[in-house]
Amino acid sequence: MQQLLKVAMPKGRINKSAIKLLQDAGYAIPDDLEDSRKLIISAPEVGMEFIMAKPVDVATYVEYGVSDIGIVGKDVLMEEDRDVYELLDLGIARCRMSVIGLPDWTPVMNPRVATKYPNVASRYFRERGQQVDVIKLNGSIELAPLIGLADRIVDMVETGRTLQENGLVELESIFPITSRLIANRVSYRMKNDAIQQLCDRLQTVIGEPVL
Ligand SMILES: Nc1ncnc2c1ncn2[C@@H]1O[C@H](COP(=O)(O)OP(=O)(O)OP(=O)(O)O)[C@@H](O)[C@H]1O
Ligand SMILES: O=P(O)(O)OC[C@H]1O[C@H](OP(=O)(O)OP(=O)(O)O)[C@H](O)[C@@H]1O
Repeated sequence: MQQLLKVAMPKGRINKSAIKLLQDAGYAIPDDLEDSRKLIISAPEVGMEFIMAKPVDVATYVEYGVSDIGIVGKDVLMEEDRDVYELLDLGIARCRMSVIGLPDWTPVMNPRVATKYPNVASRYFRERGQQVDVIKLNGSIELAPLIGLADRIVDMVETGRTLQENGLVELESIFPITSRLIANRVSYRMKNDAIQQLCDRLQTVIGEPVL
C-alpha cells in the first residue's frame, strides 16, 4: 500500500519553485496549490498531504513529526538547529547570508548588529572573537544602518538590488543558501520507501547527490 507523505510546504517566495520541482519530478501536484488559501490540501493521487506553512516554521512541523518531510531554506536550518534529517539540496531560492554595512563604516567597540538571524550572527562574530550587541528584527533589515539603529546587519543577499537601492555594501559573505528537503527522523525510517522514492525522483531533476 502507498505510504501517505505529510509535506510541509513553504508559503511565499519559495512556494512556486517548490511546487514546480515536485511537478518536474513526476508528481502531478494540483496547480491550484499555489493560489489556494486552504492550509491543508490533500493530494491522494500523488500520495501526499500538504500543509501550507510559514517558511520559518517548516522545520518545526517536521521536527515534531506532524509533517514527515518539508522544504526549507538553509538559513532557517542554520538559525534553528532543528533535530531533522537534511536529505537533499534542492538548488532553489538561491541566495547568501552576508554581513552588510554602509560604505563608510568604521570599526567601533561593541558594534550593534541587526538581523532576523540572531543565532547565525552571534555565532559568526563569536567565532571571530568580536563582541557585538545583536538586535533581532523581523524584516526590512536594511533600514537598521540607514536610520542609526545598527552599525551592521546580517541578512540575505540575492541580486544585490536591495543593497544597491539603499546605498549599502556587502562586507563579507557568510554562507550560501538554497532550499533543502528535510525529513522527520522517525518518518524517515517508517516511510522510507516513499521518502526514498521522492529523493530519487527529485535527484533526477536537480542532478545533485543526496546529502
Ligand atoms: N532575496 C531572496 N532570494 C532568494 N531566496 C530568498 C530571498 N529571501 C529569502 N529567501 C529564501 O526564502 C525563504 C523564505 O523567505 P522569507 O523568509 O522572506 O519568507 P517569505 O516567503 O517572504 O514569507 P514571509 O513573509 O511569511 O516570511 C528564506 O528562508 C530563504 O531561504
Ligand atoms: O538581494 P536582493 O535580491 O535585493 O534580495 C535580498 C532581500 O530579500 C530579502 O528580503 P524580503 O524581500 O524577504 O523582505 P523582508 O525585508 O521582509 O525580509 C532579504 O532579507 C533582503 O532584504
